[in-house]
Amino acid sequence: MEPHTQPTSLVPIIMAGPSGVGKGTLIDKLKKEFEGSFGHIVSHTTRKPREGEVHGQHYYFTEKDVMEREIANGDFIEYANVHGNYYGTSKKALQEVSEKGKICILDIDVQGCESVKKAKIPALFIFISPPTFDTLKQRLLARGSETDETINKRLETAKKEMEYLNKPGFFDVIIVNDDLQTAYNQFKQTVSPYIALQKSFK
Ligand SMILES: Nc1ncnc2c1ncn2[C@@H]1O[C@H](COP(=O)(O)OP(=O)(O)OP(=O)(O)O)[C@@H](O)[C@H]1O
Repeated sequence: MEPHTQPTSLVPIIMAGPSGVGKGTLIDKLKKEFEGSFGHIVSHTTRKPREGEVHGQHYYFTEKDVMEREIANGDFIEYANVHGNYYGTSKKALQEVSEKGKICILDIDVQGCESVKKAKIPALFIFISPPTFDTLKQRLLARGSETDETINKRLETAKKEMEYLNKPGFFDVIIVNDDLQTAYNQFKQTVSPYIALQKSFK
C-alpha cells in the first residue's frame, strides 16, 4: 500500500510500535478529532470477562478450544497468546466495521503485522517509534502501569520490535513520537486521504 496516494478502498490502518511509545494516545486523539470516521473493532479473547464488560462490545468472549479451532480454520487475521489467554482479531469483526463504511484502526504487535501480511490483507502499516530507547523507558515509568518486572519485559520486547525498522518496506510509514503534537500532525497527514474517502461515502 502506497501512502500519500489517493486510496480507493478503506483498508484497515495498522499501528505497531513498542509498548509505551504512544500508539493509544495518538489513536485516541485522532478518533476524538474525526469522530464518526472510525469504527470500533471488537476483538475475541479467551480471558474471563471483568465486571461491566459486555460480550460483543468490549470483547467477544470465547473458549480456548473454540478459538483454537477458528484460528486453525483461518478465521483470524491476527492473534496472540498473552499469559495463557488468546486475544485476536477475526476477519468477520473487520468486515463488520467496513460494512458500516467506517475505517478500522488496529493496534497490534509486529507478530500481528506479520500475520496480516501473510493473510494478504491490504492495509496501511504505520510504525510509531520512540526518539530514544531511554525515552520509552521514561514513558513506561511515567504511565505508572507497570511493575519493574513488566517494564523490563516490555523493554526486551521493544528491542525486538525496533529491529523491524531495519526491514525496508515492511512499514509504509514510520513516525517518531518525540513531540506529541508534531507526531500527531504527521499521523493525521498520513491518514487524511482515508478520512476523506470515508467522508465521501456518506
Ligand atoms: N510525545 C509524547 N511525549 C511524552 N509523553 C507521551 C508522548 N506520547 C505519549 N506519551 C505518554 O506515554 C505513555 C504511553 O503512551 P500510550 O499508553 O499511548 O502508549 P502505547 O504505545 O499505546 O502503549 P501500549 O502498547 O502498552 O498500550 C502515556 O502516559 C502517554 O501519555
